[in-house]
Amino acid sequence: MNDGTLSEPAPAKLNLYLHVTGRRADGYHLLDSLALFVDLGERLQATPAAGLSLAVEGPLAPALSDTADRDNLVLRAAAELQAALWPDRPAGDRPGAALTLTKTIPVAAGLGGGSADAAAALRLLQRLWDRALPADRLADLAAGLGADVPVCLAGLPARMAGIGEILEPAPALPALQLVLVNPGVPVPTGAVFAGLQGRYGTALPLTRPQPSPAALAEALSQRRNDLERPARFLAPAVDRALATLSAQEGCLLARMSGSGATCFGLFAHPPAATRAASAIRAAEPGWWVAASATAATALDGG
Ligand SMILES: C[C@@](CO)(OP(=O)(O)O)[C@H](O)COP(=O)(O)OP(=O)(O)OC[C@H]1O[C@@H](n2ccc(N)nc2=O)[C@H](O)[C@@H]1O
Ligand SMILES: Nc1ncnc2c1ncn2[C@@H]1O[C@H](COP(=O)(O)OP(=O)(O)O)[C@@H](O)[C@H]1O
Repeated sequence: MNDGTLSEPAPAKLNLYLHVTGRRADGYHLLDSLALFVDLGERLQATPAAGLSLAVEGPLAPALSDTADRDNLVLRAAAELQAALWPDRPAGDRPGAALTLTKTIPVAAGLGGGSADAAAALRLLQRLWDRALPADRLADLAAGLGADVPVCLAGLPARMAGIGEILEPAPALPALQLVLVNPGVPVPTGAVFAGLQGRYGTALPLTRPQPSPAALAEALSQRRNDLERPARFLAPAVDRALATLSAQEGCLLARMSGSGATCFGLFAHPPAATRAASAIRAAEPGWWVAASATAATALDGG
């Protein structure tokens, strides 16, 4: 493209486990969670323009039809970045961008779609405007946009602590074959957290490294997603998604991601994941089903 258009991926996030370890005075919950990114996600494009605008397209764009453009995390991230980069210029004098978001992952689904989009906007617009915000200010801006935005900005497997603003190196991870299933029920994050009733435990670090999918599944089986119980109460379809994944041949572990309702199955081999995805698609034509893979990672995400 020679009109100056740049493009940035916004990969979906999965929480391999999620422990709620406490609560802050402002009501936000403290987490210990292992987050990683899958090879599925959305794409954001930006072209230099006067002012900021957003077009949303793609198969899941209708899911955002009730979200006003100004409330879209892409435009919120863009406006905050623009103001932070040029604090002394009136809004109309700041460089702008025409943004296009291709929405392909379910909304309010535990996959951090909006957060991934906001993080992609921060990365993309710094490139488009050829101007970077100092790392500490960028981190604060990201955390202010949403609890999942810092990890999405890092874009690497990480252990999330605090409410997500504290990122620690992830254990070494083998390549993972996953099947993601969303039973088509949006689950609002705030309602799921509100549904927690004092099931707090102390988190222990994962045994590391985890050399194989089976060893990782074994280690993860000692862990859980504390938000599964309130999410299953709000959306019983989560139960069915978990049972359906567990029943597939070769499924090592089935678990919910984030605040749901998306669940993932961990498989040892790509053919087993592909077969499971096809079988679930055929049995549940109304569900969003995707097979996905992640690359092996070393300690410290390197
Ligand atoms: C649960 C997680 C795990 O990765 O994933 P998702 O389900 O969103 O994918 C995240 O912590 C979600 O982060 P994010 O989606 O950015 O949450 P926000 O929009 O900031 O929060 C929505 C509401 O959920 C509650 N909330 C959120 C995060 C948190 N650690 N404790 C909370 O109690 C608060 O009531 C907040 O107002
Ligand atoms: N670009 C966006 N993509 C998805 N949701 C967005 C976006 N911008 C704002 N939102 C709002 O954020 C809420 C949470 O969306 P999402 O990030 O998909 O949830 P989750 O983190 O549970 O996967 C939605 O209800 C939606 O109204």
